[in-house]
Amino acid sequence: MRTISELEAVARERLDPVHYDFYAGAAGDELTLRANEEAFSRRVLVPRVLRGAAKRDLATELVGSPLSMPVLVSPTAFHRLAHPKGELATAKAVAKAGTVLVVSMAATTAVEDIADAARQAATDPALWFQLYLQPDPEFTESVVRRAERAGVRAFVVTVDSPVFGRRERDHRNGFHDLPPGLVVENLRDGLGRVRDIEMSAGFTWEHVAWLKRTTALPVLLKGVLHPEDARLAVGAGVDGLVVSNHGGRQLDTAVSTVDALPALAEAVAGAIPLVLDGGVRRGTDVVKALALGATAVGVGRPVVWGLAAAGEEGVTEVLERLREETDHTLALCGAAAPGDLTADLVR
Ligand SMILES: Cc1cc2nc3c(=O)[nH]c(=O)nc-3n(C[C@H](O)[C@H](O)[C@H](O)COP(=O)(O)O)c2cc1C
Ligand SMILES: CCCCCCC(=O)C(=O)O
Repeated sequence: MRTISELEAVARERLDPVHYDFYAGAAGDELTLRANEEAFSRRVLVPRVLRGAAKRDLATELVGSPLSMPVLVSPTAFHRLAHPKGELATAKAVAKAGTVLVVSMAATTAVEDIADAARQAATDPALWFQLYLQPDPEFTESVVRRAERAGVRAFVVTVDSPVFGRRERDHRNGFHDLPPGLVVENLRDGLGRVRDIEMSAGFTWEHVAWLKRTTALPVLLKGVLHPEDARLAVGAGVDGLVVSNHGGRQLDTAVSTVDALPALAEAVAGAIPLVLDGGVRRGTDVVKALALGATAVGVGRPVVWGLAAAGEEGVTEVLERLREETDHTLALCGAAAPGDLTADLVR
C-alpha cells in the first residue's frame, strides 16, 4: 500500500493540471492549508507502555451511524473530474470500508445513484449529505427531501462559506465552470434545470433551527472553529460538529483544526461529538486528533488522490492505509481502542 503523498504524486501525473490545482489548492497564500499539516507535525506523541493492548478495536459510532474505524470521508466536490466513475467509485470503496461518506451537495453524480452504488457494495452503508443552505428555503427543503428519500442518515451543514473563498490557483487557471457534460446533479430542480449553488452571508442560528424543524435526521455543522459557536451549537440542539477550516479553502490564515480542537472539546464538554478534518495524512494524525477530543476524523484530498490514481481501488488503498496506520499507532501508544486515548498522550 502506498502512502497518501505517493498517491498524490500519481494523481498529479494523471490529472489535468487545472483540475489538480482545483483539488490541491486553497485560499489566498494557502497558509491555512499548510498549517493544518504542520500543526499535526508540531505535536508529539507521549506513548504509554505495558497496557496489554494486544487486541485492538477501531470501531466507533457517530450520531447513530456505525464506523469500522474513526475515519470518515469529508465532502468533496466534482469527483468525475478526478475519475470517470467519480462518486460511484468513491461510494463503493467507502461502503466496503464500513465508514461514512459525506456526499457533497456539489457532487457530479446524483445522490440517488451514489446511494445505489453504496448499497451494491455493502449492506446498510452509511451516507450523510452535505448541505449549503440556499437563500430559497423551498429549494433547500426539496434537496433535503431528495437526500432523505435516497436514504442518507444525517445532514452536514457547511457554515464556513458565507462567501466563496478566493482560490488564487483557480483564478490564475481560469477554472470557473465544470467541463461540458458534467453538472452538479443534486442541484437539478423539478423542471430538470440545474441551479447554481448560492453562498449567502445572511444565514443565522434561526436557519439552523429551521433545518432542525424540517428534518428528523441528525444535523451536524461543518466549519466551526470558535468555542463560543460550539456552545451556541449545543444550545441550538445541533447533533455534532465538524471542526474544519474547509481544508484552507475559505478563510486563509484561519486557525489550523488541530490547534482549534482542544478549546472546542472543552466548550462542548462531551455533549455532542466532534469530527476534525484538515491535514489528516497519517495514522499518527488520527490518533492525535482522537486524543485531543475528536470522535473521528475526516479526510478530503487524500480520497481524491486515491480516486484519481486508481478509481475505487485507489480510494480503498487510502482508507485501508489509514486504518492500518491508526491500528499500528494505537498499539505503539498502548491503546486498545479510540476510547483509551487521552490528551496527556499528545504534547
Ligand atoms: C477539492 C475539494 C472540494 C471540496 N468540496 C467541498 C464541498 O463540496 N463541501 C464542503 O463542505 N467541503 C468541501 N471541501 C472541504 C472538505 O470537506 C474538507 O473540509 C477538507 O478537504 C479537509 O481537508 P483535507 O483535504 O486536508 O483532508 C472540499 C475540499 C476539497 C479539497
Ligand atoms: C459553485 C460550486 C461550489 C462548489 C463548492 C465546493 C467546495 O466547497 C470547495 O471547497 O471547492
